[in-house]
Amino acid sequence: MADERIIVALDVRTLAEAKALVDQLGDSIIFYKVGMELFYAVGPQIITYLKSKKKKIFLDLKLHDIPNTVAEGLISLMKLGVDIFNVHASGGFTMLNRAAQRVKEEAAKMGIEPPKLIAITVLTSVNADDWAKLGMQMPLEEQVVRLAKMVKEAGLDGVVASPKEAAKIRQACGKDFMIVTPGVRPAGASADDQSRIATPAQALRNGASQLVIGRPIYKADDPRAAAKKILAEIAVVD
Ligand SMILES: O=c1ccn([C@@H]2O[C@H](COP(=O)(O)O)[C@@H](O)[C@H]2O)c(=O)[nH]1
Repeated sequence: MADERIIVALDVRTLAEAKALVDQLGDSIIFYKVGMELFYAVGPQIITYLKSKKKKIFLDLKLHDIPNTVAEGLISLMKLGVDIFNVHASGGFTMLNRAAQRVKEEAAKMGIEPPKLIAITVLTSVNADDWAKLGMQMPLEEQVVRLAKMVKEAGLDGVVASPKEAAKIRQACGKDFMIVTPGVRPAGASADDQSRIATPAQALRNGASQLVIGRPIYKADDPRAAAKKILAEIAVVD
C-alpha cells in the first residue's frame, strides 16, 4: 500500500501536466496537493480527475479573510470532496473557531466525515530577515508553537509548519494533532525558495505526520525514481 505520509504538490498549470505526473507516479503516490497555481488555472476538474483515480486530495488554498467569508468558502470547497483543506492561522481565533464549527455542522448535515481542517502557522519560506521586517517581537519558532496551540484550541485538526518546528509542536499539541510539513528536501537538493527545511526522514523524526514535497519530485529528471527514493528513505521511520 502507498505511504500516505508523502503528499506530492501538483504545482503545474495545466490539467494535461497534472495528469501526466499522476500517471508517471502511478501507485507509488496516493496523496496529492492541489494549490493556487493549478486550481486557479483549471478549477474543480482537477479534483474530479484525482477522485476518479482514487487519489486523496489536500486542497491548499490557504483561506484568509473574515470569519463568515472563510467559513462559507470552506463549505463550497468541502462540497468538492477533498480530504484536507486549510486556512491561515493568522486570521485569528474567531475565524478559526467559526470555520471548524461550520465544517463539522455542514458535514453532519451531508452525512459525511468532515475533511481535515488545518491552518498555516508561518510559511516555510519565511526567514529570519523576513521575520524581523514583519516587526514580530517573538522568536519565529515560539510564534509557530503559539499559533499551533491556538489552532488546536479553536477545534481544527492540525497545522502546516516547517519540519524545524515539528518537535516543539508535537510536544505542545499531542500525538493526534496533524503536523503537515512542506519545506522538505532530500539531502543535497536545492532549497529553492524554502528557508526552514529538513530531509524527509528528519521531518518525520521531528514529529511531522505528513510531508508535502513538490519540486524535488516533479522537477526531477525521473519523478517516479525521485519519489521512490524518498519513500525508501522514510520506510525505516515509524
Ligand atoms: O508554509 C508553506 C505552506 C505551503 N507550502 C506549499 O508546499 C509546496 C512546497 O513545494 P516545494 O516545491 O516542495 O517547495 C508548495 O506547493 C507550497 O505552496 C509551502 O511550501 N510552505
